[in-house]
Amino acid sequence: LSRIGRRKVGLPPGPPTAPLLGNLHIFPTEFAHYKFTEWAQVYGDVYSLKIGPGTAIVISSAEAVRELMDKRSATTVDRPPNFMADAVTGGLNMVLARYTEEWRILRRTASAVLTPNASARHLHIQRAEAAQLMYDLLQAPQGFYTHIRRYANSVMMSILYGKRCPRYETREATAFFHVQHLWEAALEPGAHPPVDLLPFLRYIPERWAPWKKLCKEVRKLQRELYFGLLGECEDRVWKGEDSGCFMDEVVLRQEEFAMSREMTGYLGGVLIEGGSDTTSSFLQTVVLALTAFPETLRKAQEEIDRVVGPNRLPTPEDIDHLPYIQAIIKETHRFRPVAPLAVPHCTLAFEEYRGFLIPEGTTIFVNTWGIYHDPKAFDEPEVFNPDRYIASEYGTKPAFDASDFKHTLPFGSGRRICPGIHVANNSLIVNTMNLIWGFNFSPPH
Ligand code: HEM
Repeated sequence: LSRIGRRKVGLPPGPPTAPLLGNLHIFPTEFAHYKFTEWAQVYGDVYSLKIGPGTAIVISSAEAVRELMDKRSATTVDRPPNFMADAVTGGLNMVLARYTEEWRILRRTASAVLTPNASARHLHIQRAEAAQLMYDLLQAPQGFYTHIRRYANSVMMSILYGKRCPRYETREATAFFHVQHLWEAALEPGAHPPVDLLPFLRYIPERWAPWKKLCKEVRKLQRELYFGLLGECEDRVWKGEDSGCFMDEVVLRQEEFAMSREMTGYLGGVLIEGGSDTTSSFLQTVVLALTAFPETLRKAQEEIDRVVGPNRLPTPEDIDHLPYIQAIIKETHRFRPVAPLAVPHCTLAFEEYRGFLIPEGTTIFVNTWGIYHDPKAFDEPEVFNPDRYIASEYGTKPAFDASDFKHTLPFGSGRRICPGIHVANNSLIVNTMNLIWGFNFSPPH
């Protein structure tokens, strides 16, 4: 018992441990990226945390991401066990799924229909929804948070199911945001007893385990929505009236992809989840950053007025001629990454790195926030300054060796990198250009 929680010799260094708990008692329950970044300054860019008997590694440099997540992606492809995800989706939520045959099939199917070419075919949907976003903002600027969320949800619903959400209050959008809120509450680290660390907690009867009731409720609501939408696609496909949307294509090619009906339903669901609040969070940050740093808005407007002018909307091709707006997109990813700790990976086998031992089953956190807010790499990391990306490819200081950096870092790493990256980038480009072209932003009076 006295060995539980103790850091074994050979592990990367980390904060002092307590018997049984390891670092559990000091593990942050919210905004963990701040604490992880503070610890990186003390223990280095690769350090370990003991979470009871388990081990986690936190990576806070681009070099370690390349070495461990990209080059050794076959070992770091797994996700840590997640009781809540299993209880809610039967292990079929692609984002949280372990490295199973089901995950491989889900991933292959998603990748086949989310290639850069396939994503380009959805651009007309994104441009149309972006036009409504501008209209909504013009009509009711104070509702910008919900307008942007509607945009992102409607794009995903249209791409996946051929069904728009013209209002935030549209039935499917309301149902989605309601269940998503409960789903996030179920997954919130620290909000429930640590079922994954102390497996005996799984056997507590439901009446004393409110988290089990919550999982049941989320499962019911998700299934109603995801399988209801899938049923509509199946009806269309079976009548020979498929609309060309993503899920119609998956239903048509279900056998070729080796997808069961269960997997198909959850694939649609995870893509709405993966594509909605990520895209909207980014665009909300763009608006907030341009409001807080008016000089950047002025410079961006000057550029877009020069290149596009007032008589037409920007088109996706314009972005190649708008280096400052490209820099705003990169700087937004750096300044407030949508997923500051990405999604944790887990190792499938023992690894050795820089002389440290990394046991099988170790959770790996990629501290994207820490990498992008490292004062050794970035001048004044807390300032929103797109010009840093004009001065150098990765926005880093002149003397800093940025050869391990890559622009896809905000989308994760290795074999788990975000499969929606091309769809996402198109949304970010179209809307960032439109918002800067059409609006001034200032704090509320
Ligand atoms: C600004 C927009 C987005 C950002 C910043 C983002 C970021 C991420 C990150 C950090 C991960 C975890 C990668 C890892 O584990 O290393 C991820 C995974 C994922 N994302 Fe995205 N994402 C965005 C948009 C989207 C969109 C539009 C879709 C769907 C079309 C999507 C679907 C997914 C899925 C399914 C996964 C799980 C992949 C897996 O575990 O195999 N994301 N994303």
